[in-house]
Amino acid sequence: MFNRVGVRLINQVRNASSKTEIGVVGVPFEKGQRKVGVGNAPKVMRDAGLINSLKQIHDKIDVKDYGDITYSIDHDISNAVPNMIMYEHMVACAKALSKQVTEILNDGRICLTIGGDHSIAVATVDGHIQAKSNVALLWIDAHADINTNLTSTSGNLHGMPVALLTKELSDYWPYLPGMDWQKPVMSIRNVAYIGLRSVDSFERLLIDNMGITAFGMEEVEKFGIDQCVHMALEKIDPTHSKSIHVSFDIDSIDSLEAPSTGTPVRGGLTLREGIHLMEVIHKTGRLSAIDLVEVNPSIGTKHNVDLTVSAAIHIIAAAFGYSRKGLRPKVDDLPIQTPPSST
Ligand SMILES: NC(=[NH2+])NCCC[C@H](N)C(=O)O
Ligand SMILES: [Mn+2]
Ligand SMILES: [Mn+2]
Repeated sequence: MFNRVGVRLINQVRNASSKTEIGVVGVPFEKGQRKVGVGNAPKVMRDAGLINSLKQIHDKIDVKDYGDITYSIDHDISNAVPNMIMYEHMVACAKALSKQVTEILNDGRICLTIGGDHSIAVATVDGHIQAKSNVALLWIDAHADINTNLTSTSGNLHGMPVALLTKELSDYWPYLPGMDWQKPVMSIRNVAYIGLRSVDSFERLLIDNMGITAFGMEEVEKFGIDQCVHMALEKIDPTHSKSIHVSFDIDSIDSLEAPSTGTPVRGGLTLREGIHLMEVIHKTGRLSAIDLVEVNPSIGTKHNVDLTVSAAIHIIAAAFGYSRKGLRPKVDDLPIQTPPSST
């Protein structure tokens, strides 16, 4: 039923892509900021076909959905730390999420975390470090999220995760009850920002004084997204040996293309730039974890939500090898019969 050309074609298809195992976890958490809705993003993203879009990328993708994070809070620590709203919720959710991320990575899978607001990245990065120790972090965001409870003007925890994670900032915090499990062991040298355009005054001071790697929209404009991603990776992973974590805040994308988010800022990355960035990271072969956060399906019209969710799915698919060049057929899709594997 198949000729020599057919056999060659089948073998090409079989060898086209390498095995990729993905573990998905949903985090319906929205207490790191004050707007309702962002906690529904895992459901909305799954309903929009996220898991299937991943499976469609190529034959050798295996997706396991670990479901959503649940947690129960310790009321004793509410209001324990000044200017950290709903602190006890973040603490409890983060503890459960960190464990889940470690488990997914130890299962040999790339961890895809669907938020929730950006405070959940404290847990995903912590869980990643538990499993792989040598981690480089790309923070794709309009915001720097490096406030402490003393510098934040909002008290919103989604503006604080980078400060909670990094050892250079650990002295700036008071004692954080319930967070003893989380060790701020990541060096700020292993963190790079892309997409910044709404940075608070103390955040700017820190970025400048500590020499934190940051490619804001000015740099994206000046060098182009391709150069920015390569320069960022060179800075945080010069030996090309680290386990890469991408924490992707959907508000990094321009609010015209991703409007349904809690703190939108005009003048951001285009969807094309977001996709390209992820394509570059995919090609490193060292991507271990992605967070996709801050999609809020309660903000804007249905059209706004559809735009935002589909932008998020495009970005995620690019990270797992979806190519705009077009994908080769899967073995099952070939118009010729598959030969027995012995031939
Ligand atoms: N993950 C986000 N969208 N963060 C927005 C943070 C906004 C502001 N810098 C704050 O600390 O409140
Ligand atoms: Mn943001
Ligand atoms: Mn953010």
